[in-house]
Amino acid sequence: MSANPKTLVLASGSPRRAELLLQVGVDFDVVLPRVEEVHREGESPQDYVQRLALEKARCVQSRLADCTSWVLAADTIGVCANRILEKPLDKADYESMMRAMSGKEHLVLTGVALVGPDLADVQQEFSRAVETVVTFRALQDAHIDAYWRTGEPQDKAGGYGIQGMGAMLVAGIRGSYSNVVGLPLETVAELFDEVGLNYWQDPAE
Ligand SMILES: Cc1cn([C@H]2C[C@H](O)[C@@H](COP(=O)(O)OP(=O)(O)OP(=O)(O)O)O2)c(=O)[nH]c1=O
Repeated sequence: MSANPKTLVLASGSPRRAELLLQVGVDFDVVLPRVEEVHREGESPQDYVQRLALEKARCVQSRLADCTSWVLAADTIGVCANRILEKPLDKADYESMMRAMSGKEHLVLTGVALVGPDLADVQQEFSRAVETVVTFRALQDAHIDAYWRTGEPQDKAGGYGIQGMGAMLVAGIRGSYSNVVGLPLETVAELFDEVGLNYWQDPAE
């Protein structure tokens, strides 16, 4: 099976996830998931991102007319000193996340899910949680303020984008870079292999 528009759907409104898939030459259609993103009490961060990724993929799969498609979805959060960092609610929330991460390590966790059409006897749901350790430089208040004004932090988990100006906040990372941006390509390749999706396109096609 080839990952052409008929067989892969990206259940995500994140332009970063689409760009990462395009980078590796995978064709896909986009359908936006409608899922409430609420952390449950006692749920581990790993379980949380995996559950959300699965819910996003299932939500889109259930709305597809084409029953041969696989649906890929993801969810990304930061975790710093046991605190879950999502998209900042406002500037004060952003500043408090930046102060918590300044000069320290935090985790970026992405849950990835690949959900196939409902077929009896065949496992059609695959998911993983992938962790990257990111270390931030010691941040000055003036830099925290200036970065907010770029408009980049507002729609990103943890309030920064490592692929943009947010790179200037980072001292180093251990693990997958694409995981921080929102879609761990190493794991996506593994999942595609598991379900037999061919991501090598014939240039003539
Ligand atoms: C940490 C980090 C996050 N992000 C982004 C990736 C995700 O788009 C976003 C986390 O929010 P998500 O809720 O995972 O995704 P989303 O709402 O943007 O899109 P969808 O649910 O439709 O798939 O943060 C970056 O772009 N760069 C970074 O360095």
